[in-house]
Amino acid sequence: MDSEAVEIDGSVMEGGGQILRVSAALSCITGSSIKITKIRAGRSTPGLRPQHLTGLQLVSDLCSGSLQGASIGSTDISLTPGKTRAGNYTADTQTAGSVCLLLQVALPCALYADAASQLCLKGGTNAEMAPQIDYTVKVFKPIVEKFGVHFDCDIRMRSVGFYPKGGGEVKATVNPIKELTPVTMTERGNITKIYGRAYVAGVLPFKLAKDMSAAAVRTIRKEIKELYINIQPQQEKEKACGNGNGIIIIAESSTGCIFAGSALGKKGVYADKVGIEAAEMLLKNIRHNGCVDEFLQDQLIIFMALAKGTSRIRTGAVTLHTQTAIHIAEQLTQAKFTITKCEDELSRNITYIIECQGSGAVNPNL
Ligand SMILES: Nc1ncnc2c1ncn2[C@@H]1O[C@H](COP(=O)(O)OP(=O)(O)OP(=O)(O)O)[C@@H](O)[C@H]1O
Repeated sequence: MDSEAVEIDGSVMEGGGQILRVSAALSCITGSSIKITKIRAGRSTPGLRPQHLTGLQLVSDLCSGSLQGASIGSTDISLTPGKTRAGNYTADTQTAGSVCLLLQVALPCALYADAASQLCLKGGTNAEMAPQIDYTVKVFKPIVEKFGVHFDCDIRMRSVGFYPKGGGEVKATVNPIKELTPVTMTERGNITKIYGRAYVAGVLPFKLAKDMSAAAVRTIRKEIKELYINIQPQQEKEKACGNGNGIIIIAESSTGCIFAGSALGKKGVYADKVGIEAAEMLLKNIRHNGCVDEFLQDQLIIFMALAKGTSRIRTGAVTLHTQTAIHIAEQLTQAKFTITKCEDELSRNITYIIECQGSGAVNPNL
C-alpha cells in the first residue's frame, strides 16, 4: 500500500456508500491513492454490498488501478489509481443494486479518459434508495450538462423494484472533457411545467398506474392550481423485468431548474399511497425556492469540486449526504466550499447558497 495514500473514514457523517463513490471517483481523477476504513460501519449490514463492490471494481478498471481488500462485506479497501483509459466497460451488480449508482461513480472518471467510453451497467434501473433511471436521464443529465458533462443513456432493459434480482441494463456513452465549467444556479424562477410517468411492470394491472397518477395529480393540485399536470400511466412491456410499480414526477422552472419526486410500490402498499408519496416529495422540493431538489444537491458536489472556477447553487436545507460529499471532496481536492444561509424577510423563506471554488482538474489524457 502506498504510504502517501489519503485515509478516508467511511463511517463519518452519512457514513454510507456515497463516501465510497465520491472518494473512489476523486482518487481516479486526481491520481491520489486512497485507503477507506470503517466502510458503512453504522449500517445494519456493514461493509461493501454488491453494488458498492461492483462500482469500485468498475472505477479500478477505468483507471487501470490496483484495488485491494475489496470483497462483499469488506470494511477496509485501498485503491491505487493508474491511467484512465477509454474503452468498453461492463459492470453487473448481479442484484437489484442500482445501475444509477454505478453511473454515479463511473461517470466522473470516464470524463477524464482519453476518448469516449461505453459503460454497460447491469442491475436495478428503478430501485429503492437510489435515483430511478428516469431521474438520472431527465433531472441529473440536463443539469450536469451545464458543467459541460455529456453522456447518453440507452435504457435497454428496465428492472423495477427488488424482484427478480437485477436484470436491468443501461448503456451509457460518456464523452471526455478537458475541464469542467463552473455553474451558477441561484434564481429559481416560476414552476412552468409538471409532468411524469406512473408505470407498472410484469403481472401488475395497468389500473395501478392510473391510480398512482390520479392520486399524485390530486395531491399536487391542492397546492398548484394553475398548471396542467401530465403524469402518463404506462404499462412497461417487453423492455422490462420484475413485477413492480413506480412513479416519477418532474417540475421545471422558468430559469432551467429541474426537480423531482418519486416513489416505488411495495407489497401491501396501495397505489394511491405511492402516488401521494411522490407528489409530496416533489412539493417539498419546490416549496423552498432553491434551485435543486434534496437529491441533486449531493450528486452535484463532485462536479463543483472539479470545475475550474466558482460554482454557486441555491438549495433548500442542506442534506447530510451533501455535507458528506463536501467533506470528502475537500479531503481529496483543493476545492473549498462555503454554505451561506439566506432568509427572505418578506416570505420568511430560508435557502442556502453552496459556493465552491473548484479545483480546476485538467484531463491529462486529452
Ligand atoms: N428518490 C431519489 N431520487 C434521486 N436520487 C436519489 C433518491 N434516493 C436516493 N438518491 C440518491 O442516491 C444516492 C444514495 O446514496 P447512499 O450513500 O445513501 O446509498 P448507498 O450507496 O446505497 O449506501 P448505503 O446503503 O450505505 O446508504 C445519493 O446520491 C442520493 O441523492
